[in-house]
Amino acid sequence: MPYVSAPSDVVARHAARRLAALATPPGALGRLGELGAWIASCQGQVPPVPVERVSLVIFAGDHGVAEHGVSAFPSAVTGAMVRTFVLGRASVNALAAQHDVRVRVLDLGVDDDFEDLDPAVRAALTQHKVRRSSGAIHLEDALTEEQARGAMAAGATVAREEVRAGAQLLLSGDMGIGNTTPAAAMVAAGLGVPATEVVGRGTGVDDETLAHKVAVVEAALARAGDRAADPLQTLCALGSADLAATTGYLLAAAQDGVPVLLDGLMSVACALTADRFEPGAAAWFAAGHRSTEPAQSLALAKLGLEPLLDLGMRLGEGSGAVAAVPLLRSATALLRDVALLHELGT
Ligand SMILES: Cc1cc2ncn([C@H]3O[C@H](COP(=O)(O)O)[C@@H](O)[C@H]3O)c2cc1C
Ligand SMILES: O=C(O)c1cccnc1
Repeated sequence: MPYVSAPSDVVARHAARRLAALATPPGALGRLGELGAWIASCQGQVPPVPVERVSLVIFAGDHGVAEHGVSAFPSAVTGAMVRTFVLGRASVNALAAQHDVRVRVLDLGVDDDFEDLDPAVRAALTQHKVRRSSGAIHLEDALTEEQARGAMAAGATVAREEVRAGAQLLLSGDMGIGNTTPAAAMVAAGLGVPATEVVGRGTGVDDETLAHKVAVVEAALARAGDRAADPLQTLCALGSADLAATTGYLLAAAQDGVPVLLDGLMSVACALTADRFEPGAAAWFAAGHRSTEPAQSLALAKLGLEPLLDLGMRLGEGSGAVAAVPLLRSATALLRDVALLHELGT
């Protein structure tokens, strides 16, 4: 796979100089100042251009583990929510409409054939479908190597299509009942930490289900063994079609030098995995929000990313990333439009 180069150092220094020269006390814009400098360095230009065109891709899929008591909801909700995204009625649609973010939803592995949908809508939704549901990771591999590579390639294709269509910033979102289990396992594999540290309550499981979820992730990690040391084998053994596609999407963005705002656990678990494939990929990522899932915080810390928002959200869908888009636009406007101190004539 191609090598990931870091955002331009020269431009980053130029951006830092402009930030320091703005008509504000030094550092007074705090994280917004740093964020503006980051977007400028990703764009390779100072001042940065306004981030008008933003695309969110929601990768949907079901998970075999969901049939084994790890979620508060049944798998049928995945397909129902996919239909809700298509209708524009999910939480993330409301946020995206508010903030002018384009939403695209793709079925990589939903256990549903969507035969009731309009044929053109169904064809677009399922064009990259890898399989119906992914393997129950504590009992079997989620994917074959061919399926994992195919899903990653599909994610990369989609990222490049969005950029070719004009996207200046990419967001990733997820939908799939049970997906916090494989995502937590992917983080455990990436960080080399035990299941007890990564497992959270997902949709809101009770104490008993939480303990069972820990045991499921422990069994999955034990089954994967040394394969967890390799990112592709991590996706095969512990991931899913939708999470492999998300990883490919984020990796392609980093390879092509396109900035990304990350969402919650699934988005960040895939960002961690992308950075394992290509160390340094995370330089192209900013963290939209802190989820309540412990694995998300652990992975963000490993990647050196500090979330912009901390609202106690634990929804997924890309909602935390979309909620942070106005901050990124504000940061860009500040570094672009504020006068320089020397222009004040004092
Ligand atoms: C109605 C509904 C809408 C959602 N939107 C995102 N998720 C989120 O919750 C699920 C992950 O949690 P767990 O691993 O506990 O199943 C995923 O579908 C994720 O996208 C939802 C979940 C539900 C129930
Ligand atoms: O971190 C997330 O995005 C998340 C947490 C719980 C359930 N669904 C998503």
